[in-house]
Amino acid sequence: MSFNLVVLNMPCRVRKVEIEMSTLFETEEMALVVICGQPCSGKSTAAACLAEALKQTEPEPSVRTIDETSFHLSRNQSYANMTEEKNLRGVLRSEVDRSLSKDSIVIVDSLNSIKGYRYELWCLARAAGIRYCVVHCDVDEQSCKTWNIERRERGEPSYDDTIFEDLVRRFERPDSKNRWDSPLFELWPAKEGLDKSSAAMVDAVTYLTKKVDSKTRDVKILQPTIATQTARGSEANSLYEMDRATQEITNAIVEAQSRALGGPLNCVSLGPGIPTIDISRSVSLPELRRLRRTFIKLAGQTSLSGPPLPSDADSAKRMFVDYLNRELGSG
Ligand SMILES: Nc1ncnc2c1ncn2[C@@H]1O[C@H](COP(=O)(O)OP(=O)(O)OP(=O)(O)O)[C@@H](O)[C@H]1O
Repeated sequence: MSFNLVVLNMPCRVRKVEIEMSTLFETEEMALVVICGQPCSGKSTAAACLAEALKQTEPEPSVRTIDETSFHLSRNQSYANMTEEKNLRGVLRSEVDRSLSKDSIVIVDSLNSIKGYRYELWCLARAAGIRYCVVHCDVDEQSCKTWNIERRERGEPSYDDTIFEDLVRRFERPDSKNRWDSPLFELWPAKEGLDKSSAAMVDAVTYLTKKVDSKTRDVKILQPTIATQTARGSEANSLYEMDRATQEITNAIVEAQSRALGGPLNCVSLGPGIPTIDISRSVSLPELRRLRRTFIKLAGQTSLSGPPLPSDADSAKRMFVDYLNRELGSG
């Protein structure tokens, strides 16, 4: 999908632009569906149910489910500690990012329990200019616990009790008031079972497959921002800006840490217009350097199929601080 087509200005090319844009609005069937819920709350069952219901629509869309098992990752290993969990989220996010460039409905079947992570997935959908929704399996803790134990008793993979409890405690419920949790389709597998003819499931399928009216565009398709539409001619400049900006932030953190005598940096300002840094522990310079490298690499990879690199220093700084807060913060 090309959004930089708008830069063409010769009359004979303008028509091509119109045709491609109208195709985009009328036949768009790409979507990102984020399934979320407590551990063992019926998410995979819901994802399978949704995929099956979607495949029964005309014309049959291509549906792809991305989950932990696609990467042969076991639950207990993936959620053993914060580092493993962050790795898992990174792997799933990269796979989603790669998959969104294809013509299909992508379902992410994972806990997706962190608000900030759902926001990142929403950003990927927005950069791709596709529709997006969240499906929440709303199940009470006791039922999840019982299902997990039953699964274990049947000899199927299940969560260890401590990991289960920890995941339950840290779950951040979706809220349809947030852009990244909207539209929100609520399923209640414990109360109502999981059925593709349930009202919420039918609503989700309708939303995902409804043809878009090119004039009224009555189904919400996320629009890439001006930044994501910018032609990517200045990639080298952006990389330079990114390198410089992240170096400045790294230096500012080292300095702030030395002022804080190695203590945590809670809500420390790194400059006007930059989010405050909120790091719960002391971070060594090698670790900061490693995070900086990873951030630049991730941003570069994302820019190949998603949003372009930020072109100004302040945007790069904001993105890097957000990234550090997510990687090093307490949440
Ligand atoms: N509506 C339901 N009624 C009874 N049991 C259910 C229901 N939905 C799911 N289960 C049981 O819960 C277990 C977990 O289901 P499922 O794999 O769909 O959950 P999940 O949220 O994807 O789990 P995980 O967090 O491990 O990915 C299964 O053993 C299944 O039998």
